[in-house]
Amino acid sequence: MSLTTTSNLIDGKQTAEDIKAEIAAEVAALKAAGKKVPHLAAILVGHDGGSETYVRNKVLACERVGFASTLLRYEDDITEAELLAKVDELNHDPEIDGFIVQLPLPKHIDPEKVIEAIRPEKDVDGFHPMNIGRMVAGLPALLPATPSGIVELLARQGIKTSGKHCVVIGRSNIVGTPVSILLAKNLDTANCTVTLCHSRTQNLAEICRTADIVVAAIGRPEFVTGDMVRPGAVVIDVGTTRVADATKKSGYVLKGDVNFAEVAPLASAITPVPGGVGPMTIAMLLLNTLRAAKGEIYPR
Ligand SMILES: Nc1nc2c(c(=O)[nH]1)N[C@@H](CN(C=O)c1ccc(C(=O)N[C@@H](CCC(=O)O)C(=O)O)cc1)CN2
Repeated sequence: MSLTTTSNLIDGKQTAEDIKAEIAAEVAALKAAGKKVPHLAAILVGHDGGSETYVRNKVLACERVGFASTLLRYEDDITEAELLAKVDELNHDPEIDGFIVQLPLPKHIDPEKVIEAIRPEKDVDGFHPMNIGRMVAGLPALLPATPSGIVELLARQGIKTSGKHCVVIGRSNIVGTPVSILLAKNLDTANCTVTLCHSRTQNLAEICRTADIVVAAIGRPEFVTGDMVRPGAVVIDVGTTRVADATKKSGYVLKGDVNFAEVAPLASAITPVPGGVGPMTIAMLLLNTLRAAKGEIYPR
C-alpha cells in the first residue's frame, strides 16, 4: 500500500510542525519582552550515521523555533572521565538551559553513569532517574521525548485512550518502559490498561491481537505482522532501523518495527516511518527545553 493512498495515516511530521509553531510563538514573545531565548546543547560522540542525522535535525529544529543551540562533537575514543567532565561543564554553564547526550554511546562508556551526571533541571531528554521517578510518582517532570511525543500525537489526533487496552512491545529505558507508565497514568490523554511485552513474553501475537492500541518499540524491522493486529486497532511504530539497500542513493532504507504493507490495511490509524513518531521526538525535546528555560519544573 502506498503512503499517498492511505487515509488512516497519523501525520507525525505535521503534528510536530504544529508544536514547533506554538514554541516559535512563545520564543518570539520572550524575545519581544527582552528575555533570553532558550539554549539547547547536544553532545555527539563518534560518527554513527543515524545519530548524525538526528542531532543535525535537532540543531535545525532549534533554528526553526528561534532557540540558540550548541553542538559539541567528540571522537569515539573520548574517555568516560573526559565525557563526564564535559557534562559537568554544561551543568554549570548558565547560558545553557538544557542539554542532551546523543545515544548510543561507544561501548566503553556507561550511558547510565553519563545520564546520572546530568543535572535533572537540564536533563531535557527526561532520562535522569530524578525525572523518571517524578514521572512515575505523577509529579511535574521533564518527560522523555519519544514517550511524551506518542501520548501527544494520540491526543492531537483525537484518538481516545481512556479504558483502552494498549500493548507496548519493548521495555527500553528510552521508550517502552516510560511509555507504558505514561499511558497508564490517570490523565485525560492516557488512562489505558497497559500490557508491556518483551523478549521473554509468551504468546506475544495472541496478546497483541487483544490490543486497541499497539506501540511497537523493539528495534526489529517489520516485526509486527498482520496476524498480530486486530482489525481497527491503532498502531504506533517507533522503529527507525537503517536496512542496507544498494538500489538507494543513501545505501539504505528506513524500516519501522511494523510491516506496514500488512498492517496498514487493518489499522484504524497508523504512524508511518518516516514521518510518524520520529519528528514528535524532536518537537517534544524542544518543548522540554522551553520548560527548562522557563524553570517550569524546577524553579530557578
Ligand atoms: N539522547 C537521545 N538519544 C536518542 C534518542 C533520544 O530521544 N535522546 N532517541 C533515539 C534517536 N532519536 C533521537 O535522538 C530520533 C530518532 C528518529 C528521529 C526521526 O525524526 N526520524 C525520522 C527519520 C530520520 C531519518 O531519515 O533517519 C522519522 O522517523 O521520520 C528523531 C530522533 C535514539 N537516541
